Amino acid sequence: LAWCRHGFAPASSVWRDLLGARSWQTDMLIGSALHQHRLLVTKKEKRPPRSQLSPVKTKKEVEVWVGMTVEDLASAMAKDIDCVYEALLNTAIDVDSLEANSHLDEVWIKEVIKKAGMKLKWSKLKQERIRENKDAVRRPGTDPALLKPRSPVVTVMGHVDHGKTTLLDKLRETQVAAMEVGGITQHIGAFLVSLPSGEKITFLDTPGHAAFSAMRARGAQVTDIVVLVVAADDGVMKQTVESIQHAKDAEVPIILAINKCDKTDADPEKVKKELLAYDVVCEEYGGDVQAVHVSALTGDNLMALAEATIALAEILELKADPTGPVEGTVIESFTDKGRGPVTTAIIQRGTLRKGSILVAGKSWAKVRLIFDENGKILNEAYPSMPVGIIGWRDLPSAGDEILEVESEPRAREVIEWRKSEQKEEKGKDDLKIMEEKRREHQEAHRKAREKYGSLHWKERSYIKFLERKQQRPLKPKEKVERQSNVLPIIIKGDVDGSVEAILNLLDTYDASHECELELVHFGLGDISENDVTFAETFDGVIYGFNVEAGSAIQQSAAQKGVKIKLHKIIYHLIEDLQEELSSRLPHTLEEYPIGEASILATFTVTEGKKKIPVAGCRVQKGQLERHKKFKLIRNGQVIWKGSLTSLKHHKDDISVIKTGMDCGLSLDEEKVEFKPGDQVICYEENKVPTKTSWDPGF
Ligand SMILES: Nc1nc2c(ncn2[C@@H]2O[C@H](COP(=O)(O)OP(=O)(O)OP(=O)(O)O)[C@@H](O)[C@H]2O)c(=O)[nH]1
Repeated sequence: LAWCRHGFAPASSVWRDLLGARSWQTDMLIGSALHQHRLLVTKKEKRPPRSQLSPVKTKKEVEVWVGMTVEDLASAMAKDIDCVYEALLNTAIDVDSLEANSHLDEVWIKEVIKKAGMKLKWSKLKQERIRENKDAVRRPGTDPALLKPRSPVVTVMGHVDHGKTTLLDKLRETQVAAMEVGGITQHIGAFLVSLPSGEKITFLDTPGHAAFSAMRARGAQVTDIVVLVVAADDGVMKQTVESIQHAKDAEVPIILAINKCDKTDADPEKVKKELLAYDVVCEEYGGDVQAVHVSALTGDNLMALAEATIALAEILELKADPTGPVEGTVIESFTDKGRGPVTTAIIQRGTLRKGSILVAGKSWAKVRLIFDENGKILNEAYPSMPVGIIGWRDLPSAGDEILEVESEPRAREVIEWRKSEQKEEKGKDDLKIMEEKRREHQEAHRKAREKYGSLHWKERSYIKFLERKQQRPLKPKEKVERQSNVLPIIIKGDVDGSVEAILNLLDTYDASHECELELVHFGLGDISENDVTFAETFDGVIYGFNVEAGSAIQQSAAQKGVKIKLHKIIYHLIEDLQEELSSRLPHTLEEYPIGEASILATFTVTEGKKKIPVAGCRVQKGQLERHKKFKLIRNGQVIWKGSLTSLKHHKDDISVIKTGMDCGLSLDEEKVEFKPGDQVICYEENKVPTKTSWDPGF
């Protein structure tokens, strides 16, 4: 009791400090000290620890932060992790569910610190800092006096095979024809069509709504007008309706191109009528949708389509400010072997020049070269112009917003900021997921706990440890079965947009219960040795879209047993994938009936000591074959399936019995009782390939 003896001496430093404190504190502390003294006098053996006598002086300060883990807290307290668990016993939190890396809510952090007799201090460093926004953003609205008319940007959409590609090709051809001889067209994801009047239209040449949706998903509103292609012989189909919906969602007006009008069974009026049901009302029906009858194949009336587009653009009064820093959108991006990362883009504001500093997504560029779809080098590019841009440090993605900034250091700053933002967001998401997992875990434990009744948590943990130990790992056979139902794939494409469109389609995959589809790798460019090695490792299949596989690569793939499948049409690639998936499914057995008999009488025969039930039947259809499969049907229900042990005509064993003849038969299952009126079916089983149930929506 040495500490107690000197604890009450006023001369001691403890008391000097305490008496110097504010009066309410003093009263409280003296009160507490007296209470402690009473306790000591009456219950000496249960004396409280010394620290309780002088809390202000000795309370250890612990630096804590929101979202810290059990481990973090233990180490901040300089204690063993068990101390945290012990402190949380008999609280609402389920201690069993806490792992060393579980995150603790504020309330539990406080609880632990309180129980440990320590003092908490919220960490300034680890608390969220409000950071200055260093991002680059679009400029605010322009002075209307600076706005100049610009050409419309058009996307062609419609149902599969209705002629989108043919239409774009024909429009591009007219452009190429108008071009100087010897010019080389470049695929830049968009091209300009010039009309004799001098007007221009920019066509995005990635047909289909996948690319359109991908852009919109990133908030990039690039398209001013949708040209909806509907084949006059086919009429409105599933993807016609989807395209209308996409245009409506994006509030983009439609021009109707009724295609294939050269065909004898073309019925353009029917198409217009059908479209009324989808709120696409053509001018003849009192609406404002222009309809042009065209033939993409012959090129007939394409000029009228272009003129209708210009007329609509005039109504829309499309304008942009061609001055000041550039704003635009990435249409496609790819790596060129000689020139490095290349993006194709639509300029939406300002004027792009060589030397401009751009940021897009998490990449930046000092523009080295600007070129158009004819490969012609440009000095400047204005709003609505589609251009190729070289000079990127990394590859931005389709749909990324392009913004010009004042300098390279500023571009670096923006990219740094975006990267750190992404990291932070990811961190927050991870935290949320972990918290969610922890809750689930906790709930599961709460339920499991009921099973363990009132056992001490340590006992419970031990029992659970034993249970876990008893759980055997997956048996090798199960592993093999699982692996055989996985299709690992590698996707390679020519441009960002096409890979994205394919990945979007893969997102619709919903048949994992039949076969898991595992995307192990995707990227841009021709098939490489790396891809082959990857595919070999995963036992996967390589799908290439608009890319090549050199002969050396093909040879290497053949040696390694790796399939490379190259396609130029996305839906062919997807069909191929469906076939590949189907080929991984077990065959289904289909029954083909050979004959049918009805049971007229039943009796038993004695063979040695055994009594064997026999059915006397008449063959009603086809024939019964002794060595084929049989089933017995009563009141429409199959009550037995198997083989015969005997088939007799009178006293003779026979192998086949035909329609109209009587026979006696017995089954390989003696317990089955026959009844007059039952049917006996003789059938064959054939293996039929199963088809994947995945419907990507074509
Ligand atoms: N007779 C006739 N055939 C056409 C016309 N336009 C396209 N076709 C044919 O229709 C088929 C499909 O044309 P595509 O241009 O590939 O159709 P698409 O809409 O681009 O098809 P996907 O790219 O698969 O969505 C091809 O065989 C074309 O030759 C047309 O105006 N008249």
